[in-house]
Amino acid sequence: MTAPTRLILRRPDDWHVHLRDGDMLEVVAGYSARQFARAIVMPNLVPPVTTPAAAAYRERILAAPGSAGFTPLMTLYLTDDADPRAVAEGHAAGIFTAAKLYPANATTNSAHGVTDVRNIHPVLATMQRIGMPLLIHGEVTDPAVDVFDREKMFIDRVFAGLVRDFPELKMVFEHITTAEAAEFVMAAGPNVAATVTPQHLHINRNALFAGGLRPHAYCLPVAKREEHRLAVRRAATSGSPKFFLGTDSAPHAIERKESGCGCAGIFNAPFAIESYAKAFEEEGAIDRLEAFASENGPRFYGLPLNEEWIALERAAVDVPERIEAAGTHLVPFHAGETLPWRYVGAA
Ligand SMILES: NC(=O)N[C@@H](CC(=O)O)C(=O)O
Ligand SMILES: [Zn+2]
Ligand SMILES: [Zn+2]
Repeated sequence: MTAPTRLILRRPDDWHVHLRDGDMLEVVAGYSARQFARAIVMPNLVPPVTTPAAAAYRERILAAPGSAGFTPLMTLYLTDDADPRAVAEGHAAGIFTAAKLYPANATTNSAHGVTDVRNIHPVLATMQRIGMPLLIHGEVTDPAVDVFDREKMFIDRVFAGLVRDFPELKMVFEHITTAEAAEFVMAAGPNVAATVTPQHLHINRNALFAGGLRPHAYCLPVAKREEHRLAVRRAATSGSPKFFLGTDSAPHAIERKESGCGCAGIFNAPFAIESYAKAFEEEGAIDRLEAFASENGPRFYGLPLNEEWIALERAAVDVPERIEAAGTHLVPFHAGETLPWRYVGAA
């Protein structure tokens, strides 16, 4: 069989993205809207999106250049004192598609996150009852736990308990990076799923130290050993409906990355579908890309599939070293590399 030269996919959605706000939003929203029909928009702004003020944030996203036709699906940032009634009302009103659990201080702008999941048990009981998904940044924050073990430890200390206490709650293990997370999701019921980023399909932790310290390869959860990358690849390309596309595109201005204390986050939105296509092809699973990118996510969320198609063609794409943004620059994932598939646009 000869390798395909053109791919037609149902238009994909991004089930985990950081669109930021203000000038940065104006620059980055269009990159996501160019490829994806819908996106689950993360609420870790300053201050966090904890109230129906999300409706105003949604309007700012829709007003950003290049956002025509794009549907942002908003998420609520859970805090220790989140109110079950307000959460249920926001969901019923269509303001919040899902709620996000950040363990306090686990990642960028998570200082107001949850200090102990027992504090939000009443909220979780309500979410289980109304069918509202819980999206989880799955890392413990215990400083005694090695940074590379924080995801694995979260399964034992927190996630396993959530599955036991809330067996019907829809939960997404966001941006998985370990063999243990892939196995845990695979073994759990159909209400537990995971998103997979492009970077965790392509890089292992060596990328952080390739010839020197590489801040643009740094995100959270941090990339792990090669055996974990391979396990995450196998899960994403397995055909299991429990794994779907979530870029975790997380732009930070170049001076915030190239710093004595560089921010966590990789900006992958500009070449996201090209990056996934490369990984799936390398795994001999290009025929499974469409389910991962465009079907498994909406089915899990109980939303309709997009009725639009996109085309990719086999053509070299040179990823720029930098992208101009709001008076500074962003360094995209795969900067300086050449990718084998080109996103053409609507098919
Ligand atoms: N992934 C990251 O490294 N960073 C994200 C936060 C997150 O998703 O944990 C960000 O907002 O910058
Ligand atoms: Zn996260
Ligand atoms: Zn994220």
